[in-house]
Amino acid sequence: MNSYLLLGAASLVIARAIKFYISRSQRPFADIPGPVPTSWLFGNMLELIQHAPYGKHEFTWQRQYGPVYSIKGCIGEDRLMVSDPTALRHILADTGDFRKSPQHQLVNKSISGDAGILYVQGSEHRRLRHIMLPSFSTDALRLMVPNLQEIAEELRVKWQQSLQSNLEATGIIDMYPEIHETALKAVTQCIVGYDMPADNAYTTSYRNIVAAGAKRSKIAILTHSVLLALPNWVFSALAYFPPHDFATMLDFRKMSDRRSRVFLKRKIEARELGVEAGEGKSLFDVMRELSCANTIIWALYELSRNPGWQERLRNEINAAHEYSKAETPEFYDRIPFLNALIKEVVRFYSGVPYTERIAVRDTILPISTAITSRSGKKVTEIPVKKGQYVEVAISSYNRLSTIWGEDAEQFNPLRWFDERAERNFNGALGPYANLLTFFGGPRACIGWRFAVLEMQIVLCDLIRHACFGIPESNNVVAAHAISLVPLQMGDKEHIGLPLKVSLM
Ligand code: HEM
Repeated sequence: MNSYLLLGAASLVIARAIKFYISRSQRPFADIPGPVPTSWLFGNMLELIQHAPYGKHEFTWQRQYGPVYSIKGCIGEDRLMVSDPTALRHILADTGDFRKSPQHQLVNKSISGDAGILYVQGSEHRRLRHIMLPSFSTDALRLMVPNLQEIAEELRVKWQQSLQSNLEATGIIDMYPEIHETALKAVTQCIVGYDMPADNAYTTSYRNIVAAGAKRSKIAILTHSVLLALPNWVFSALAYFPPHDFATMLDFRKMSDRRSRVFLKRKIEARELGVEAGEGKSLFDVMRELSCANTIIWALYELSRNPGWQERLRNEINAAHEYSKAETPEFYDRIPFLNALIKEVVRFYSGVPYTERIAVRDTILPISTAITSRSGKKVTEIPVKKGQYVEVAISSYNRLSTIWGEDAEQFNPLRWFDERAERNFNGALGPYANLLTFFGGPRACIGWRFAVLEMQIVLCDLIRHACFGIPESNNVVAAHAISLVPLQMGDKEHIGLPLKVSLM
C-alpha cells in the first residue's frame, strides 16, 4: 500500500515538474530584445532585485532597450519589463486582462488574509474600496492635520531632549528608526484609529515581518519563482510546519486580524455600512507606513546634500507661517518648494519600485514607441499569452526621458517649476503628478493624499526647527528591501541613514 502511495506521489511530482519545464521552455518574448541573463537559474532577477544601488541595471537596460524589453526570470522564464505609458495603461486598466500574480497574492493573503483589499478582486474589491475611500476624503484629511502636527512635534521634541542631554554628543541621529516610528504612529493613529507603537506585541510582530521582507536572499527569490509549481497540499502543510519567514507572516496576520476586527466593528457601527462584523477584516495594511517613512527619509537626505534647497524651503515655510495659520491641508499645498521637493522625491525614490502582473487571458499589449525586434521587425504591439508575467516598472516609468526630460535620471526638484511638468499631466497615469509611484487605474493607492499630507507636515515641522547635514562617513545608497531603503555600504552593510542634526 505504502509503495503505491509513494509511486502516486512521485508521479504527481514528476508530472508537475514536466508541466513546469514545458511552460518554462516556451520563449514567448524571444524576439523582444533585452539583456543577456547572467545565469539560467536566476535569469536577470538578481541584478533586478538584489543589486545596490537599486536600478543600476534596470535604468541602464531602459536606456539601452527602451521602455519595453524582455528579461529572464528564474529557471528560464520569459518576462516583459514595461514602462511604456500606452502599454502600462492597458495593464492597469479594468479590462480584466491582467491581475496580480498568484505569488504576489499568496503573500498578500498570508499577511492580510483573503478578505483584505490587497487580495480581493472584482466586485468585492470595488466594494471594499467604496467602504475605505471616505477615510481618505479631503474632509477626513482636514481633521487629521492637528494629529499629524502633534506626531511631528513629538519627534522633534524627542530629538531636542536627546541632543540637549548630550546623549547624542555628535549630533548624529539615524533617521531610519525615528522616521519609521513617526510614520507608524501616523498611519495607525490617524487611519486605523489604533495606537500601534504603544502595543509592544503588535509592534514586535510588525518589525519581524519588515525584517523578514528586507532580506531577499537568493533562496527567497528562487522560491517565489517556483511557488506555483508546488501542489496546494504543500501550502496547507506549511501552515502547520511553517518555515521562519512564513511563520512571521502568519503571526502578523493573526495579530492584525484581531486588531482589525475591533476596528472594523467600530467603523461599521459608526457608519452603518451594512457589512457583517468580521467581514473585510485586515482592511488596512499598516505596511504602507514603510513607503511613507522612506520617502520622508529620502527627502531629508536630499535636503542634507543640498543646503541651498534646505535654506530655500525653510524660508518659504517661515514666510507661510507669517501669513496664515498652519491649520489646513491648503496651507501646506501653498508652499511651492515643499511640493516640488515632495513630487521629486516621490518620482525619484519610488516606494514600490516595480510590481508584477500576470495575463489572465491572451491579449495584445499596444506600445507608444515602436521597438525593433531581434529579427529586425518594427513592433508596435506585443502579443501576451495567458499566464505570462509582466513587470510594471514603476521606477523606470518615473525616469522616462520622453516624459521627465533629458535629465530624468537626476534628482532635481526645480523640474517641477518648469513648463514641461504641466505638459506631463496630459493623459496622466497615476493619481499624483502623473507619477506611477502610487500606481494607477482601479488599484491605485487609496492612501496617496494621506501620504502626501503626512510628508508635508513632518517635513515642514522638521525643516522649520532643525538643520540637517551629511556626516563625513556618509556612504549611503538606495536598496530594494520591500520598499526603497537607505543602505549604509562598507564592511558591514546595514539599513539606516545617520544625519547631522542641529536644532534652531
Ligand atoms: C509613499 C507612500 C505610499 C506609496 C509609495 C504607496 C504605493 C502604493 C502602490 C504602488 C500600490 C499598488 C500596489 C499593487 O497593486 O501592486 C498601493 C496600493 C494601496 N495603498 Fe498605497 N502607498 C503609499 C502609502 C499608503 C498609505 C499611507 C496608505 C493607507 C494608510 C495606503 C493604502 C493603500 C491601499 C489600501 C492599497 C491597495 C489599493 C487596492 O488594491 O485597491 N498607501 N500603494
